[in-house]
Amino acid sequence: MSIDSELENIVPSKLVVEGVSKSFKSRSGVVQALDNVSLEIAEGEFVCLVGPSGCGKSTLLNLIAGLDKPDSGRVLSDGQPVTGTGRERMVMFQEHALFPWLDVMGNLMFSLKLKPGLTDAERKDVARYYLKLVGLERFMHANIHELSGGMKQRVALARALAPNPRVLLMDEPFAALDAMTREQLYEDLQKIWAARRKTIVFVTHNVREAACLGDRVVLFSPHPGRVREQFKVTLDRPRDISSIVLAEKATEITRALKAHHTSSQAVGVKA
Ligand SMILES: Nc1ncnc2c1ncn2[C@@H]1O[C@H](COP(=O)(O)OP(=O)(O)OP(=O)(O)O)[C@@H](O)[C@H]1O
Repeated sequence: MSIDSELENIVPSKLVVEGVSKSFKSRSGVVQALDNVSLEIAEGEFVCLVGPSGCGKSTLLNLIAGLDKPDSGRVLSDGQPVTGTGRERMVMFQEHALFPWLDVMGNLMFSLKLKPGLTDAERKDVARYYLKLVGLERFMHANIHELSGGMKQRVALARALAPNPRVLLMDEPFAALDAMTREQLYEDLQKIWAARRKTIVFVTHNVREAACLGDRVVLFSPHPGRVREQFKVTLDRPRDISSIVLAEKATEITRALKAHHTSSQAVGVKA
């Protein structure tokens, strides 16, 4: 391959985080949530952000979502600086944040308001498609309070997917669910990701969850929040959270996490 064609072959990253720093003022002083963090995420990549509490994972997700602005550095989406929220980057949180006064269908229809140019009938078809994708077509007229925690998160997932964003930002979406429900959702999310080919940034404390879902696991360390190490996960998909190979990968990442934790504590003692 000639150098010219090799250069033309470069696919620009979907998301670029460039030297981003972010601090917060609190009663106990200034917290450096992120310190000069850089990260590139390819189109269609599934990236998991892992690290101990307070290392800035959610802060970074919020900056990518456009819910907050960095103090310095910038976030680019398709080469354009992120200056606010947009329907091409949808967020899903640990708490479902569904509207309790609307039924399941109503919640999806609300999110489809972000998609102009569709008739009401077309919106209903799109909503039905996504409810089917998350296995809840039968519950389209159910009230939110009638649903289990897992079902609510499925509706939240369908609602985030409905405007057909190219990027899905997920902040510990399954953390509050029981283990069985979570495992089913790992399977389902992998299927949905394969079918809809989104770029996904997924925040979690759970290393095994990260190894199960991610193409790449990015390890953060706290105070200040920095990227410490990155792991490619090349295991075949769909992945089974209980498999031995997955446990081995998770152990490798956990070892690195503990090593960084111990060394940062040691630094703290010296200082
Ligand atoms: N709005 C805010 N005001 C003050 N401090 C904040 C704010 N948001 C985050 N922080 C602080 O910034 C640091 C990073 O927080 P962040 O929530 O991003 O971490 P995290 O890695 O997502 O933590 P967790 O895993 O516990 O959710 C923490 O020390 C937190 O207390």
